[in-house]
Amino acid sequence: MSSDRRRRAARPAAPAPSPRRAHVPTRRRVDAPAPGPIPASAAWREGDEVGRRQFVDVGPVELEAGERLPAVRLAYETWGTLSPARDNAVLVMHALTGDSHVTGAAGPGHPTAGWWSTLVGPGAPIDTDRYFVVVPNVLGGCQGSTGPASTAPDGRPWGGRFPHITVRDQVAVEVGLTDALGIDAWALVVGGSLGGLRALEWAASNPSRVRAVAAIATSAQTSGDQIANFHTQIGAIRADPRFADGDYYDAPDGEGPHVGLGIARQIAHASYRSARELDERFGRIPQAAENPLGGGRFAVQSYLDHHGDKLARRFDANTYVVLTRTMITHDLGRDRGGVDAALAQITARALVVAVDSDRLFPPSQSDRIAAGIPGAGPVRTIRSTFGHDGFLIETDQIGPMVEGFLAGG
Ligand SMILES: N[C@@H](CCO)C(=O)O
Repeated sequence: MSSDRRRRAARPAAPAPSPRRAHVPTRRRVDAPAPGPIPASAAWREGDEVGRRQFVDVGPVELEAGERLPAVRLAYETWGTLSPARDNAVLVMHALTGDSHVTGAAGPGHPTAGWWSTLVGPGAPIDTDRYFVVVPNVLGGCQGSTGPASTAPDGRPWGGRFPHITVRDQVAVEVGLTDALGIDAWALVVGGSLGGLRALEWAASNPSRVRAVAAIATSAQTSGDQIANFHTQIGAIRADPRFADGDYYDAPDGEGPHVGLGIARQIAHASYRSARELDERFGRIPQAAENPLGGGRFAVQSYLDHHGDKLARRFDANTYVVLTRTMITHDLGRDRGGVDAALAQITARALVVAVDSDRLFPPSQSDRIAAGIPGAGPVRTIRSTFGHDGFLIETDQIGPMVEGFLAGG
C-alpha cells in the first residue's frame, strides 16, 4: 500500500497524535527490482522538461559573504490569480530537498507529486481559488534556479566553484521575483524547516512587504546541535571520492557522489524522524529475508538505505552541500544586534508552529521565535510521532492552523 493510502486509511478525523503506522513494522522485500543506475546529478538542466516551471532573471547579485553571482535565475510555479488589488499573494517556501512543485500530481518535468498537496490547492487551507500562490525553487537549488549545476560564465557548470550563499542571499533574490511579479506585499509568507528560515528572514529584512508570516518547525538561529548534524552530512558527501571537490558533472564514467549523498540523507533522515517512531515502527525487526547476525540488516537499516538511495536519484550533491551550509550559517540576529532584536523588528502577524517530537528543530526554538515577535500568538503544537517530518506529514493538523491564521488577517 502506498504511504498516502496508508495515511488516509488510518487518519483520525480530529487533530490528535497520529496512530497510523507508528506501530506497524515495515518490511520491504530486498529482491524488489532495482530502479536502475543512479545519475551523477539529478539536477534539472536546460533542455529538460519544463513542466509548470516559469523563470525570472534577477540579474547579478552581490552576496552577503562578499562574492558575486553575475546572473541569477529563479524557477518558480504559481497557482491561482493575483487579485486586482494585488493583496492575495502567498509565498510558500520549500525545505532542504523540496522544490517549486508544492501541489499537484507528478507529471512531465515534475517526477514527484506536490510536497504539500493537501495544504495547498483548490479548496485546501491555502486555497488557490482564493489566493495567488507563488513557490520559488531556492537559490542554490537544483530544480531550475541558479545553483551549482548551472552554467558559470566560462560555459562549464559552477560545481565546486559555486560561491558561498546565505539565507539572506536566498531571500534577496526572492525579493527580485516579488518585484517582477508586481507584488508589493505578501498576504502570507509560509515555510517549514529551511523554508521557515527564509520566511523569518523575509519578515525581518522586508517588514513592509510581509503582512503575515508562518514559521513551521524552524529556528531563528541554528544551534550547535544542528550545526553538528549538518556538518557530518557535508562530511559524508565530501568523503566520497566521486565528489571530486564538487566537479563531478562531467565525470568521464558518468558517475557522481551518490554514495556520499545517500549517507548524508541517512544521517539527516534519522534526525527527521523521532526515536519513538523508529523504535515502535522498526525496533529490532530484521529486514525480510536478511539475518543481522549473518551480516544482514535490520528493517530500520534497510529503510534508511532506501531513503538515501531515493534522494541520490532525485537530487544534486553540490546543492545539498550549498543549502546545508546556508542552514549552518543561518542567524537572524547577525549584524542586527542579536536574535531577540531581529525578532522584535518583525511587524508581521506571526504563526509559529512546532512539532512536539521534533529532535532536529526542537520546540524550544519555536518558543524563542514566538516570544520574540511582537505579533506572534502562542506556539501552536503539532502532536506527532513523526518528528521533524511531521511538518510535511501532519497536514490535517497544520491545515486548520494556517487556514484560521489566514482568515484572521
Ligand atoms: N524531509 C524534508 C526535511 C528537511 O526539512 C526534506 O527533505 O526537505
